[in-house]
Amino acid sequence: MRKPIIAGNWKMHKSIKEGVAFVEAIKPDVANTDVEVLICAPYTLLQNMVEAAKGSNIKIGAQNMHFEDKGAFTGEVTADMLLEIGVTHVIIGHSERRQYYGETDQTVNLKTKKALAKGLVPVVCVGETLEQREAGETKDVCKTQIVNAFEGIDAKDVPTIVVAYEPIWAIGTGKTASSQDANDVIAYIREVLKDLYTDAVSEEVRIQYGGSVKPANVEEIMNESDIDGALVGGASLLEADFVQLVNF
Ligand SMILES: O=C[C@H](O)COP(=O)(O)O
Repeated sequence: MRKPIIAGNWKMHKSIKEGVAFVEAIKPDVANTDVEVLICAPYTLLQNMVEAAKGSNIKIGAQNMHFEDKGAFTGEVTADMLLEIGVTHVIIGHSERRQYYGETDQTVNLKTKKALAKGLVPVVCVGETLEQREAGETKDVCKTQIVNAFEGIDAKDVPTIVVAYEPIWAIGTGKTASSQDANDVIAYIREVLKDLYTDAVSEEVRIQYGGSVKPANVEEIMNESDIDGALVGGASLLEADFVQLVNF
């Protein structure tokens, strides 16, 4: 049985004060959920949010990391640096990183391997553009991204990885893939993982949907057979909405 995971991706939003207040405010309201609760915040907030979340079921994640252990990489952060402050998860290969910061399938693979080696849970993002969807390439694009992301990753480590399927055209646009469409692509991603590994391994991997998830549509999305959670941008910034998402 896969434990659902509802994750907020705050992107470039909130101050330390706001992040800590958010965690303090939602703590009691998410305490009894059966889902894993994760907030991926900007680097500057992480340490304070980890402190604020202590003793609760809220986990704190980063939105990126480098694949090297150290070096002349101005502006970058290592897995060890995240672990040192108590971060447990890291988003890897978000479409905004791929689009604006030169993230490639290869760097996604290197980062995923490094996160696993260090004991961080990678949340690996895949998804197609509108152009690719309209050209009927959604499954091919996702397959290529998954095959490349998992290249050289041992079967024993695969169930640790969380995959997030985010159709790029649905991010921040108010457009969501229909829950059936999203489930169809996610079931296909699971098939790809089955071909790469085994049925048993692929059945253990949690695959989230992301793209304009909000309280009004989360239940329908989560009721689909293969969708194991949501990676939420905009709606995760509001305490009341995030609490509703977690308690869908
Ligand atoms: O990582 C989260 C996604 O990019 C979705 O963002 P959104 O919920 O604002 O559409």
